[in-house]
Amino acid sequence: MRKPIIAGNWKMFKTVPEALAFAAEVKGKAEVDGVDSVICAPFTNLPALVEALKGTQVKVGAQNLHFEDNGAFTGEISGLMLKELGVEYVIIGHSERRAYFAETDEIVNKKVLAAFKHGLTPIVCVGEKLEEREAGQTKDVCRVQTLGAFEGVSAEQAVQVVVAYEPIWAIGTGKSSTADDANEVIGYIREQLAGKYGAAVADAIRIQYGGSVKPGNIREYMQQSHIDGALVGGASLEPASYIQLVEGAK
Ligand SMILES: O=C[C@H](O)COP(=O)(O)O
Repeated sequence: MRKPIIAGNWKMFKTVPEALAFAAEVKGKAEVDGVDSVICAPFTNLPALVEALKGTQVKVGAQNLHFEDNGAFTGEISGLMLKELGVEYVIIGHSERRAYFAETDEIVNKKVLAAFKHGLTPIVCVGEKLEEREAGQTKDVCRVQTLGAFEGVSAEQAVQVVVAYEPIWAIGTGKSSTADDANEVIGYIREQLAGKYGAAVADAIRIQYGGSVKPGNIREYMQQSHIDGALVGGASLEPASYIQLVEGAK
Protein backbone atom coordinates (compact mmCIF):
# COMPACT_ATOMS: atom_id res chain seq x y z
CA MET A 1 0.00 0.00 0.00
CA ARG A 2 1.56 3.30 -1.07
CA LYS A 3 1.22 6.25 1.28
CA PRO A 4 -0.35 9.26 -0.48
CA ILE A 5 1.76 12.38 -0.71
CA ILE A 6 0.67 15.95 -1.31
CA ALA A 7 3.46 18.33 -2.21
CA GLY A 8 2.90 22.04 -2.58
CA ASN A 9 5.22 23.76 -5.04
CA TRP A 10 5.18 27.43 -4.20
CA LYS A 11 7.36 28.30 -7.21
CA MET A 12 8.62 31.91 -6.88
CA PHE A 13 5.97 33.04 -4.42
CA LYS A 14 6.03 34.14 -0.76
CA THR A 15 8.35 36.22 1.34
CA VAL A 16 9.60 34.90 4.69
CA PRO A 17 6.79 36.58 6.72
CA GLU A 18 4.24 35.16 4.27
CA ALA A 19 5.76 31.69 4.57
CA LEU A 20 5.67 31.90 8.36
CA ALA A 21 2.04 33.01 8.34
CA PHE A 22 1.23 30.00 6.15
CA ALA A 23 3.10 27.64 8.51
CA ALA A 24 1.18 28.98 11.51
CA GLU A 25 -2.13 28.37 9.71
CA VAL A 26 -1.45 24.82 8.56
CA LYS A 27 0.13 23.55 11.79
CA GLY A 28 -2.05 20.82 13.26
CA LYS A 29 -4.36 21.00 10.23
CA ALA A 30 -2.43 19.91 7.15
CA GLU A 31 -1.43 16.93 9.28
CA VAL A 32 -3.43 13.87 8.45
CA ASP A 33 -2.28 10.42 9.54
CA GLY A 34 -1.57 8.27 6.53
CA VAL A 35 -0.78 11.20 4.22
CA ASP A 36 2.63 12.77 3.64
CA SER A 37 2.52 16.55 3.41
CA VAL A 38 5.38 18.60 1.96
CA ILE A 39 5.84 22.28 1.16
CA CYS A 40 8.48 23.03 -1.48
CA ALA A 41 9.35 26.66 -0.96
CA PRO A 42 11.81 29.17 -2.44
CA PHE A 43 15.34 28.81 -1.03
CA THR A 44 15.02 32.02 0.98
CA ASN A 45 12.12 30.58 3.01
CA LEU A 46 13.67 27.24 3.86
CA PRO A 47 15.43 27.89 7.19
CA ALA A 48 12.42 29.73 8.62
CA LEU A 49 9.98 27.07 7.42
CA VAL A 50 12.07 24.17 8.74
CA GLU A 51 12.12 25.87 12.13
CA ALA A 52 8.43 26.78 12.11
CA LEU A 53 7.30 23.29 11.05
CA LYS A 54 9.66 21.33 13.33
CA GLY A 55 7.82 18.54 15.13
CA THR A 56 4.85 18.67 12.76
CA GLN A 57 3.94 16.24 9.98
CA VAL A 58 4.45 18.96 7.37
CA LYS A 59 7.85 18.47 5.78
CA VAL A 60 9.91 21.02 3.89
CA GLY A 61 11.30 20.65 0.39
CA ALA A 62 13.32 22.74 -2.05
CA GLN A 63 12.45 23.26 -5.70
CA ASN A 64 15.88 22.59 -7.17
CA LEU A 65 19.49 21.74 -6.29
CA HIS A 66 22.83 21.69 -8.09
CA PHE A 67 24.34 18.26 -8.65
CA GLU A 68 27.78 19.26 -7.36
CA ASP A 69 28.37 19.72 -3.62
CA ASN A 70 30.21 23.01 -4.09
CA GLY A 71 32.18 24.91 -6.73
CA ALA A 72 32.14 27.96 -8.98
CA PHE A 73 28.45 27.80 -9.86
CA THR A 74 27.19 31.31 -9.23
CA GLY A 75 23.66 31.43 -7.91
CA GLU A 76 23.35 27.69 -7.29
CA ILE A 77 22.54 25.73 -4.11
CA SER A 78 23.76 22.18 -3.46
CA GLY A 79 22.21 19.14 -1.83
CA LEU A 80 24.82 19.43 0.91
CA MET A 81 23.55 22.94 1.70
CA LEU A 82 19.90 21.86 1.67
CA LYS A 83 20.55 18.93 3.97
CA GLU A 84 22.35 21.21 6.39
CA LEU A 85 19.16 23.29 6.68
CA GLY A 86 17.01 20.28 7.56
CA VAL A 87 15.25 20.14 4.20
CA GLU A 88 13.92 16.63 3.41
CA TYR A 89 12.59 16.74 -0.16
CA VAL A 90 13.65 18.35 -3.42
CA ILE A 91 11.74 18.80 -6.67
CA ILE A 92 13.88 17.84 -9.65
CA GLY A 93 13.24 18.38 -13.36
CA HIS A 94 10.12 20.48 -13.06
CA SER A 95 8.95 21.42 -16.57
CA GLU A 96 9.63 25.09 -15.80
CA ARG A 97 13.26 24.22 -15.08
CA ARG A 98 13.46 22.10 -18.20
CA ALA A 99 11.93 24.90 -20.31
CA TYR A 100 13.50 28.06 -18.84
CA PHE A 101 16.76 26.73 -17.42
CA ALA A 102 17.64 24.17 -20.08
CA GLU A 103 17.58 21.14 -17.78
CA THR A 104 18.11 17.97 -19.77
CA ASP A 105 17.36 14.38 -18.78
CA GLU A 106 21.07 13.98 -18.07
CA ILE A 107 21.11 16.94 -15.67
CA VAL A 108 17.93 15.69 -14.02
CA ASN A 109 19.60 12.32 -13.48
CA LYS A 110 22.71 13.90 -11.94
CA LYS A 111 20.47 15.87 -9.60
CA VAL A 112 18.57 12.72 -8.55
CA LEU A 113 21.87 11.03 -7.70
CA ALA A 114 23.01 14.15 -5.82
CA ALA A 115 19.77 14.16 -3.81
CA PHE A 116 20.41 10.57 -2.71
CA LYS A 117 24.00 11.38 -1.86
CA HIS A 118 22.68 13.85 0.71
CA GLY A 119 19.69 11.90 1.98
CA LEU A 120 17.09 14.10 0.27
CA THR A 121 13.95 12.56 -1.24
CA PRO A 122 13.65 13.53 -4.90
CA ILE A 123 10.30 14.45 -6.42
CA VAL A 124 11.06 13.87 -10.10
CA CYS A 125 8.82 15.61 -12.62
CA VAL A 126 8.02 14.20 -16.05
CA GLY A 127 5.39 15.15 -18.58
CA GLU A 128 4.65 16.05 -22.15
CA LYS A 129 4.08 19.37 -23.93
CA LEU A 130 0.79 20.04 -25.68
CA GLU A 131 2.29 19.45 -29.14
CA GLU A 132 3.75 16.15 -27.98
CA ARG A 133 0.37 15.05 -26.66
CA GLU A 134 -1.28 16.04 -29.93
CA ALA A 135 1.35 14.08 -31.87
CA GLY A 136 0.60 10.96 -29.78
CA GLN A 137 3.99 11.08 -28.07
CA THR A 138 2.87 11.34 -24.43
CA LYS A 139 4.01 7.87 -23.40
CA ASP A 140 7.30 8.06 -25.33
CA VAL A 141 8.19 11.36 -23.66
CA CYS A 142 7.31 10.03 -20.21
CA ARG A 143 9.25 6.81 -20.77
CA VAL A 144 12.42 8.61 -21.89
CA GLN A 145 12.24 11.18 -19.07
CA THR A 146 11.49 8.57 -16.40
CA LEU A 147 14.15 6.06 -17.40
CA GLY A 148 16.63 8.90 -17.88
CA ALA A 149 16.00 10.16 -14.35
CA PHE A 150 16.42 6.68 -12.82
CA GLU A 151 19.73 5.90 -14.57
CA GLY A 152 22.16 4.51 -11.96
CA VAL A 153 19.49 4.59 -9.22
CA SER A 154 19.46 1.35 -7.20
CA ALA A 155 16.26 -0.54 -6.37
CA GLU A 156 16.67 0.49 -2.71
CA GLN A 157 16.81 4.13 -3.77
CA ALA A 158 14.10 3.80 -6.43
CA VAL A 159 11.40 2.96 -3.89
CA GLN A 160 12.07 6.27 -2.17
CA VAL A 161 11.69 8.41 -5.30
CA VAL A 162 8.44 10.27 -5.79
CA VAL A 163 7.58 10.74 -9.47
CA ALA A 164 5.26 13.57 -10.48
CA TYR A 165 3.50 13.22 -13.82
CA GLU A 166 2.67 16.74 -14.93
CA PRO A 167 1.36 17.22 -18.45
CA ILE A 168 2.78 20.66 -19.22
CA TRP A 169 -0.40 21.90 -20.90
CA ALA A 170 -2.24 21.36 -17.59
CA ILE A 171 0.09 23.42 -15.41
CA GLY A 172 -1.41 26.65 -14.16
CA THR A 173 -3.92 26.65 -17.01
CA GLY A 174 -7.00 25.39 -15.18
CA LYS A 175 -7.09 22.59 -17.81
CA SER A 176 -6.46 19.42 -15.82
CA SER A 177 -5.93 16.03 -17.39
CA THR A 178 -8.94 13.79 -16.75
CA ALA A 179 -8.36 11.42 -13.86
CA ASP A 180 -8.66 8.45 -16.23
CA ASP A 181 -6.12 9.87 -18.66
CA ALA A 182 -3.68 10.73 -15.89
CA ASN A 183 -4.10 7.26 -14.42
CA GLU A 184 -3.38 5.63 -17.77
CA VAL A 185 -0.14 7.58 -18.26
CA ILE A 186 0.92 7.00 -14.66
CA GLY A 187 0.18 3.28 -15.06
CA TYR A 188 2.42 3.31 -18.12
CA ILE A 189 5.20 5.05 -16.16
CA ARG A 190 4.87 2.35 -13.50
CA GLU A 191 5.16 -0.32 -16.19
CA GLN A 192 8.44 1.22 -17.36
CA LEU A 193 9.74 1.16 -13.79
CA ALA A 194 8.61 -2.46 -13.49
CA GLY A 195 10.60 -3.25 -16.64
CA LYS A 196 13.69 -1.81 -14.99
CA TYR A 197 13.28 -2.89 -11.36
CA GLY A 198 10.57 -5.57 -11.32
CA ALA A 199 6.94 -5.32 -10.25
CA ALA A 200 7.49 -5.25 -6.48
CA VAL A 201 9.74 -2.18 -6.66
CA ALA A 202 7.53 -0.42 -9.23
CA ASP A 203 4.46 -1.06 -7.08
CA ALA A 204 6.15 0.64 -4.15
CA ILE A 205 7.12 3.84 -6.02
CA ARG A 206 4.76 6.74 -5.43
CA ILE A 207 3.61 8.60 -8.52
CA GLN A 208 1.74 11.87 -8.20
CA TYR A 209 -0.35 13.75 -10.72
CA GLY A 210 0.21 17.49 -11.13
CA GLY A 211 -1.53 20.15 -13.19
CA SER A 212 -4.40 22.33 -11.97
CA VAL A 213 -5.15 20.12 -8.95
CA LYS A 214 -7.50 21.82 -6.49
CA PRO A 215 -9.54 20.86 -3.43
CA GLY A 216 -12.47 20.32 -5.81
CA ASN A 217 -10.80 17.64 -7.93
CA ILE A 218 -8.22 15.99 -5.63
CA ARG A 219 -10.54 13.13 -4.62
CA GLU A 220 -11.20 12.21 -8.24
CA TYR A 221 -7.47 11.70 -8.79
CA MET A 222 -6.97 9.88 -5.52
CA GLN A 223 -9.61 7.31 -6.47
CA GLN A 224 -7.44 6.14 -9.37
CA SER A 225 -5.43 2.96 -8.95
CA HIS A 226 -2.04 4.39 -9.88
CA ILE A 227 -2.25 7.95 -8.52
CA ASP A 228 -0.62 8.41 -5.14
CA GLY A 229 -1.06 12.11 -4.53
CA ALA A 230 -0.45 15.43 -6.21
CA LEU A 231 2.17 18.05 -6.87
CA VAL A 232 0.25 21.28 -6.57
CA GLY A 233 1.20 24.79 -7.59
CA GLY A 234 -1.42 27.53 -7.37
CA ALA A 235 -3.77 25.75 -4.96
CA SER A 236 -0.97 25.13 -2.45
CA LEU A 237 -0.45 28.82 -1.77
CA GLU A 238 -3.48 29.38 0.45
CA PRO A 239 -3.49 27.56 3.80
CA ALA A 240 -7.18 26.63 3.65
CA SER A 241 -6.85 25.17 0.19
CA TYR A 242 -3.64 23.29 1.09
CA ILE A 243 -5.29 21.79 4.16
CA GLN A 244 -8.20 20.58 2.04
CA LEU A 245 -5.80 18.98 -0.43
CA VAL A 246 -4.07 17.05 2.33
CA GLU A 247 -7.43 15.98 3.76
CA GLY A 248 -8.63 15.01 0.29
CA ALA A 249 -5.66 12.70 -0.21
CA LYS A 250 -6.73 10.38 2.61
O1 LIG B 1 4.52 21.88 -9.54
C1 LIG B 1 3.31 22.10 -9.70
C2 LIG B 1 2.75 22.16 -11.02
O2 LIG B 1 3.52 22.90 -11.89
C3 LIG B 1 1.28 22.39 -11.09
O3 LIG B 1 0.95 23.75 -10.96
P1 LIG B 1 -0.60 24.15 -10.84
O4 LIG B 1 -1.17 23.32 -9.75
O5 LIG B 1 -0.58 25.61 -10.54
O6 LIG B 1 -1.23 23.80 -12.17
